Amino acid sequence: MKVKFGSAARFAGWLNHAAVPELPHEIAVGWSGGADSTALLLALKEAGHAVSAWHVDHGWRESSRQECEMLAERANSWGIAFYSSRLDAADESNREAVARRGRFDRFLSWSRELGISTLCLAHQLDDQAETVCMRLLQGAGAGGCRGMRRERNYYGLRVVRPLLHVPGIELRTVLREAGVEWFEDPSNEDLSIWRNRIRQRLFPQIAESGIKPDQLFMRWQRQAERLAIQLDKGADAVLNGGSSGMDVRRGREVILPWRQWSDCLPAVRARVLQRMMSSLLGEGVTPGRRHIVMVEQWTLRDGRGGLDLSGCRLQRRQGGLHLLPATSVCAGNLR
Ligand SMILES: Nc1ncnc2c1ncn2[C@@H]1O[C@H](COP(=O)(O)OP(=O)(O)OP(=O)(O)O)[C@@H](O)[C@H]1O
Repeated sequence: MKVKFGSAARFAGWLNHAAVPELPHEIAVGWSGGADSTALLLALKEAGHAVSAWHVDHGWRESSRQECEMLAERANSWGIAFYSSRLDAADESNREAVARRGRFDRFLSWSRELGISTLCLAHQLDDQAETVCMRLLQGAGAGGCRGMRRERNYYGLRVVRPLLHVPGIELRTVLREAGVEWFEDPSNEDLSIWRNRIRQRLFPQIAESGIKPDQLFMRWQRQAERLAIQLDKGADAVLNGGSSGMDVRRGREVILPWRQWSDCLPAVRARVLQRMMSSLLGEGVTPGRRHIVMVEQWTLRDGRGGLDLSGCRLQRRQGGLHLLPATSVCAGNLR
């Protein structure tokens, strides 16, 4: 299939946005075959990158093997290296999460085999607005309402989302103009999936009252981002307070002057707790909301008695707040 690159300027233009991080020459795209990742693949190709398309066939549809063969042909006709792998279909419960983990395992293996360190995913603005809306409804704070990050590190693999500022409709319009086809995933219509209900039910209802849902939630996202940056700065000031900052005795305990802890705003304190936990238990370990509330109440009681959280324990002694590992340390989110 030939691509009519009449709209090439718009393909590559998406990547010229100020928010898109610097990308290396050699790069991979997670290519589901859907509109968004097809548009991203072609945008990176058009911008002159040496692109590999990585496709994971989850075996969810009868036609998936055939679709995979078609994707291989398409990639070949565009001069794009194609790698695919089929995963065993997971059972229905928690299917999405299991599939995502399996997919990322494959991505990591390809990254190591091929020596490609950066992978791009095609989440776009509508996905981001839906994510922020879902996080708000789940009661997330500033951190959660920042939505998906442009960039993150997955066990050494740099994962970038260059299209977070582009509305999905624009991606599809440019693909149509360029004569490019894509596969429509029928599960996007499945209303038992919460995200689909948000997109197909809630957003149109919000729009009926004259409010554009994507603009609304992206405004929340920007506000949350600004707030999260301020809270991080506040936590930095508390934790790096010169000689009276956080004292990390790795694996044994983390200590902070009580005064510094009790004087800060509750929202900053939650950040401080998160950083202390990460220092003690490892990157990515974060307190759940339930624990944050418990810690706040304990602080208001002047830290009387110790406080057990999953995986660690808080104590107030000798003018300091001490965070110690509990006997059984559990990794991941402590909810
Ligand atoms: N089976 C897959 N193989 C490779 N990459 C994938 C696969 N599924 C999703 N991805 C990547 O993860 C991103 C987010 O996945 P998600 O399922 O939310 O996207 P999507 O709405 O299906 O996007 P697209 O229109 O590109 O299919 C995709 O845009 C794509 O970059």
